[in-house]
Amino acid sequence: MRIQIAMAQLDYKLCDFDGNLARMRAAIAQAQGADLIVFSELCLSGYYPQDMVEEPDFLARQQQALDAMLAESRHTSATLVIGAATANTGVGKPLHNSLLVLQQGQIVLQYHKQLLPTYNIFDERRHFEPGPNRAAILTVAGQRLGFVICEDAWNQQGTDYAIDPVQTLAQTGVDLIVSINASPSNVGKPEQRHALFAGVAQHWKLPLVYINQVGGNDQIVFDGGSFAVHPRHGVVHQLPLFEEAVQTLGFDGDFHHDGRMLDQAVSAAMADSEFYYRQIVLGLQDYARKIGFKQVVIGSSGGIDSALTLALAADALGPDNVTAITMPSQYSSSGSVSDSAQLCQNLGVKLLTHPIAELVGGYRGQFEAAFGPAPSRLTVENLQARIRGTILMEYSNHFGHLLLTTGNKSEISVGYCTLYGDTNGGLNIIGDLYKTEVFALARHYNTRHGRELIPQAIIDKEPSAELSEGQKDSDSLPPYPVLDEILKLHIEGHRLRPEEYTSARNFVAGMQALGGGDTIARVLGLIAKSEFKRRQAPPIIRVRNRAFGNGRQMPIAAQY
Ligand SMILES: Nc1ncnc2c1ncn2[C@@H]1O[C@H](COP(=O)(O)OP(=O)(O)OC[C@H]2O[C@@H]([n+]3cccc(C(=O)O)c3)[C@H](O)[C@@H]2O)[C@@H](O)[C@H]1O
Ligand SMILES: Nc1ncnc2c1ncn2[C@@H]1O[C@H](COP(=O)(O)OP(=O)(O)OP(=O)(O)O)[C@@H](O)[C@H]1O
Ligand SMILES: NC(=O)CC[C@H](N)C(=O)O
Repeated sequence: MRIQIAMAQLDYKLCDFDGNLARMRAAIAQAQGADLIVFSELCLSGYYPQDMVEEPDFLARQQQALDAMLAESRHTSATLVIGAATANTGVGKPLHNSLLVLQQGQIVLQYHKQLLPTYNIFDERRHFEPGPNRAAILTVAGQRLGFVICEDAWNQQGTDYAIDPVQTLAQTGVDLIVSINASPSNVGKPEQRHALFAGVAQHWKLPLVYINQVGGNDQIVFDGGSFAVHPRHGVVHQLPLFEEAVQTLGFDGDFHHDGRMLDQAVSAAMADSEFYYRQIVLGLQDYARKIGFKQVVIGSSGGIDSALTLALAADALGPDNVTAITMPSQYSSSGSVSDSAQLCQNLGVKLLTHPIAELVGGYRGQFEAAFGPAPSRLTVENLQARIRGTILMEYSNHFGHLLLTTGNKSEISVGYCTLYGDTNGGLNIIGDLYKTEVFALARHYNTRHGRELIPQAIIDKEPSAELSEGQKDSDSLPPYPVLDEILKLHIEGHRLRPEEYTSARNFVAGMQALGGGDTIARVLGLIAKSEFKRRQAPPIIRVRNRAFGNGRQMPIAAQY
């Protein structure tokens, strides 16, 4: 017998129970004829509500939404599968992360997630108690369905959980596994999921449907990409990446879609730069929409970081909703203003001018009058960045624009940025891209648009903060290709110590290219010394597996 399964891949706002409910209702209407409609993990509240689950009215508010879904289930012949937090009546943490199956106004099955991720950006053990190791099974339209929640099926890849919920289902005997998920996106993640789940399906000889959510919640973006995996053919169908979608698949031992049997593996692949582009655009759109910002403001230096930030913001929010401000000083190159002007004209973004030379002069004079000596070169460098930061916040206050800060991952790693200066802002959309990736994405942006929207002069110019005469980033930092290689290895790969690096055989050639042990030691020192800046920096849209923010929790006052 064939079951029709609707996969509802939706964009939830955290704790917006009414809004989330409205989206789910619309999906139910769209999934006419389905026997089973599957939503994602914690769909009523969105993932991850963090300590909002501890608010006294959280469960009561969620219950209203659940009651509304139960009422909804009376008006459809479909069985609904949803994710919700439920109270733990036993010992341990106060809640479970649960999957509920609704039929005709009743909860006919309740299952609690067994494997709670507590690593990288996940902290589920903070709030949830794991459920018992039991098989949650229900027969719908003649198919015996077994249910799991996200991490429950991630047991196979180097994790050492003592239990395997998929094994429990397989041993009990099911026709199909239904997995509800909140699987955050980073570059390489869709491929990782495909490989992992193709392996799970093959190992247990069981097909599986995987329903993810989509959209941005603060730093985290969900890419969707829900899929069906067949034990012999691998992943045979995938919903779009970075979009809401509701699609119905038939299943009778094989998967069917639009009258076709799905027996060919599909690829999750999207080129890295395009993946970054889509993730950042969606992340900014959702951040702005969910908070209520329509417009953003960005300081435009004529450099690559602000150019890319402007370009991505123009695509995400529309050029009319983006304001650029150029703030030339005595050290600004002529290109700083003319390249900004060309960029903004290409993008259709408004460019305002606010020179800072007079303000800098005023501050210098007042500094001397108040404190005696003239301010040092570094003090004046930072002063310029702070004056610019103040002007941008002034604009934000007055016109209600969200200020986007423009630091990339390379400079944030080593603290090459001024606190309360160019770090000012509400959100950073390129802060998880290394400088070399910023260049690559800028080039991709132009290719994608079929035009040189980001002027080549900006892409070609040597990076400079232009805070003193002739200043170049390379005066203070190793060349970016070298720096980025060291950073990638240290922050998101194997933790390098200089001596280890020297002795690792594979790295001997690379070691020379990276400037030797002294350079590495210096970079590692800079990373450690600038933790205090990252702690105060605006949230960064995460695009890589290991991002700054709660995915990398480091102390400040430590002996590194
Ligand atoms: N552990 C700690 N905990 C708390 N606070 C700590 C601290 N260590 C220093 N501090 C404080 O931080 C201050 C130093 O930090 P900060 O004022 O930011 O300044 P700082 O890191 O000294 O200098 C900023 C550097 O970034 C460069 N820059 C600036 C702007 C843009 C760019 C670019 O290319 O994008 C580059 C600039 O040329 C300069 O070399 C100290 O005066 C001290 O008050
Ligand atoms: N002359 C300027 N006018 C407007 N904003 C500026 C100016 N100089 C710096 N900024 C702001 O401060 C940020 C840091 O700029 P800076 O030039 O110091 O470093 P950067 O990391 O090389 O950035 P970019 O590549 O955008 O120049 C810029 O991205 C921009 O938002
Ligand atoms: N919500 C979850 O359990 C997510 C964890 C899972 N390993 C993922 O990243 O997809």
